[in-house]
Formats: sequence, structure tokens, C-alpha cells
Amino acid sequence: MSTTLKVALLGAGTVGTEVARILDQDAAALTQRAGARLRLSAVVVRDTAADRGPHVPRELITDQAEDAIDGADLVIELMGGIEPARTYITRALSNGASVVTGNKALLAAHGAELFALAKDNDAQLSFEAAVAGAIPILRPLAESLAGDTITKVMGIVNGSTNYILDKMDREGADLADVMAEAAALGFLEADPSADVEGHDAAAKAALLATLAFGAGFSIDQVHTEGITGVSATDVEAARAEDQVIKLLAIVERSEGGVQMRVHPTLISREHPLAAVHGAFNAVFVEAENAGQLMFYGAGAGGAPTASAVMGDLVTAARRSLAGAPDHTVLSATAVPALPIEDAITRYALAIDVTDAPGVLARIAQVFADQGVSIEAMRQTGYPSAGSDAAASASLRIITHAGTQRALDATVAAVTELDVVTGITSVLRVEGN
Ligand SMILES: NC(=O)C1=CN([C@@H]2O[C@H](COP(=O)(O)OP(=O)(O)OC[C@H]3O[C@@H](n4cnc5c(N)ncnc54)[C@H](O)[C@@H]3O)[C@@H](O)[C@H]2O)C=CC1
Ligand SMILES: N[C@@H](CC=O)C(=O)O
Ligand code: NA
Repeated sequence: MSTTLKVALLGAGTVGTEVARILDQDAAALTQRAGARLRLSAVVVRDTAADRGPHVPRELITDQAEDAIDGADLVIELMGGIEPARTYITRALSNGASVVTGNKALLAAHGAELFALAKDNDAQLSFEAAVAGAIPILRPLAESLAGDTITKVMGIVNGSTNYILDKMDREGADLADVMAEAAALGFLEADPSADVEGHDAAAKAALLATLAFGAGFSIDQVHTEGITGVSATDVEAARAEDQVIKLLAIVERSEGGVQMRVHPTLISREHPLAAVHGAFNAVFVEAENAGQLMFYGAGAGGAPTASAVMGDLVTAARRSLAGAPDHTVLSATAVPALPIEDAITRYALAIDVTDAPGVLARIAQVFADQGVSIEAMRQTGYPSAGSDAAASASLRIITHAGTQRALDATVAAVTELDVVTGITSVLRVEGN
């Protein structure tokens, strides 16, 4: 007869109810894969009267979280938020129970403390669901690529903003219209700023960097820009150059540390990430020996996210039975997070200018003065409503790679020129 491991589920919402369903429906197969029977011992909810569907037995429903945690071998936290999730996970790990969570917000803010606690108590803390939902990405970074050197990770890790940008690209729609539609479809978080201001992607960027570079990083070290400044004109200009705008989470190892940033980014339509449509996620990884890899799939949704939770649960059960929890997520070596000013990036600028002799030369001189090399410059037409079309023009300039510090100084100096009537767009460019 196989061992039984008691599993407490904290939170029975979109993901939690799917976890309960899989534990129930796939019980026999899970026992075989885990090497132990995974028996749901408690389901902690706020409203004990609410019906949780056929897979959550009524007698297991409780609002007594401490008792549920203390009686469990494995704890699944799917409530979200910082508190009380942090206190409950702390309690579970202190008891020596392994914990599985999808809580990116909590781990991106307090991961280091919780990983240390897991290690001190010889318990496992797993969180594959927290980044890119169903896509196996954290374990590939931490384990499959452990013998390689990861240099860069670029991900579309927020499904709702990808849905919005994709729709703008396909239909030429305005941001505000598509956002309203995404909200009506339930794609956006209750507080849409978590998605559209880039905070959700930033939490995931910190976790990707933690796994890729073996050091603890937190969300406040990630330079974050959302999609609210992306206009239909930006999308159209990108399209004219066979490019597309994606909200990317980029973490990169460079001399002296790790660079972490989230921002709308121009990429070529040839890039594998350009083929990620709708609310799907994908993570593009570069490693010294493996070369380029891409992981693609559903980044959210009850069943897909529950798949990642269950993978962690089975692995935690196996490790717990073997008495060998894995604590290699963080190395002993601290790696500094580099400021955004040191990021090496390319810029695409849209500049409205007076259409007069010598204008291009004066603009080019400013770039040269700041040490920023221009890759391409073209006149894209006549600008903004209200300007004198006969006496003005719109320029599009793509730079070669430079530090953000130099690029920002260039933008500031160009703005000062009397022949420049406005800089209407500045976007970073990745890839070729
Ligand atoms: N829904 C998704 O597609 C994804 C969710 N996640 C993460 O998974 C976690 C769960 O997400 P969802 O299931 O979508 O959230 P949800 O909002 O549908 O469910 C959370 C449940 O926890 C309950 N809860 C909250 N605080 C509680 C407390 N103090 N005591 C007892 N119950 C409490 C809520 O009442 C709710 O039923 C979050 O951390 C989320 O960020 C991660 C990836 C994708
Ligand atoms: N709001 C998130 C949900 C998953 O983490 C998203 O849009 O991807
Ligand atoms: Na994942």
C-alpha cells in the first residue's frame, strides 16, 4: 500500500478549483507518478457557504487556515496577494511542509526570505505556475539549462497585453477600444494597471532572472513601462517596417550584473516572438551552448495554470518521499541588478521637424555628439494635425545599439533643437 501525503489547498478560485478537479479525476495516475497518494485534506476559503463544484468535498471546506496548514504534508497556495499568503506560506515551510504557489506578486517581493526559510526547514518551495502559466519555463531554466550559461531571456509573459497589442496590430484599433473589449472578456485583472502598466510582467521578469542567473531579484529592481503610451500610429509605423510591438520582459546578463526591464518593444515580424498572438505567452531563451530556444503556450487560465501547479506538486511529493528537497534556485553568489541607464538597446524615434534645408544634418549632428550611431533615417510624411504641412515633416530614425544613458541624452538634446516641433514616439528595438 502506498504512502499518503495530505494536501491542503489554500484558495478555491479559478486555478484552485481546477487543481481540486485534477486531484480528484486523475487520482490513480497521480498516485503512480508521485509514488504516494495525494489526498486533499482541506480546502481553505473565505466563504465556506459557497458551492465549490463537484470536486471539492463539502466536508473539507474550512476557513481555519492554520489548522489546515498544520495538518498537511504539502500546501498549495492559490489565494494570491501578499497577505495572508506570506504568513500562511511561512507557517507551512516552518512546519517542514513543501509549498506550491502561483503567486508571482508575493515571490517577486518576498521570494528571498521564503526561499531561505524553505532551505532552513528542508522543505520545497515551487512556483512554475507563477511565470507563463502552463509553460514549463522555470524548471528548464534552473535544471535543464543548469549545465549551460544563460545570457538572455525575453518573454511575452502577460497574456492580456499581448491580446491588446495583437488586436491593435491586426485591426488598426485604438488602445482604449481594445482595452475595453479585453476587460469585457475578463482578460484583464480586476485592477487593469497590473497588466497594462507592466507590473505583472515585471514580477515575472524578476522570477525569470532569479532562475536564469541563480541570484535573488525583486520586482523593484525591474525597470517597468507598460503599454498605455502605445498608439495606433506607433503600431502602423511598425507595420510599415515589417515590425510588430510586443510588451517584453527582458532579463540579460552583462558585464557587472543583470539587467531587468519590461517595456513595449519593436521586433521584426520574422522574430519567433512576433508569431505569438492573442493571449498566448512565449519565452525566448539564449544560452551559450544551447543557442536559441523558445517555450510557447497558455500563460493563464484555470486548467493550464493548474497543470503547472500539479507538476510542481508531483515533483514536491517525489522529493519529499526521497528526503531530498531541491534548494538550488539561488546560488550563494550575489549578482548585482544594473540600472536601466546601463542597458544596451536600440531606439526607434518619430520626430516632427520643420522641413527646411539643413535639418537632417543638424539632427544627425546631435546624435553624433552623443556618440549614438544612426542605422536608418527616413521621412515618413507630414505630421500632426494643426501643423503647417508645407513647412513640416515627420522623420523616423532607428539607432544602432547604445546605452540608454546616451540615447536619453540624445532625445533630450534633439528636443531642444528649434527645428524640432516634437518627438512623438520613442520605442526600444530588439533583434535585427
Ligand atoms: N488565473 C490565472 O490564469 C493565473 C493565476 N495565477 C496566480 O494564481 C493565484 C490564484 O489565481 P486565481 O485562481 O486566478 O485567483 P482567484 O481570485 O480566482 O481565486 C483566489 C481565491 O482565493 C480566495 N482567497 C483570497 N484570500 C483568501 C483568504 N485569506 N482565505 C481564503 N481564501 C482566500 C478568494 O476568495 C478566491 O476564491 C494568484 O496568485 C494568481 O496570480 C498565476 C498564473 C495564471
Ligand atoms: N493577468 C495575467 C494572468 C496571468 O498571469 C495575464 O494577462 O497574463
Ligand atoms: Na510556467
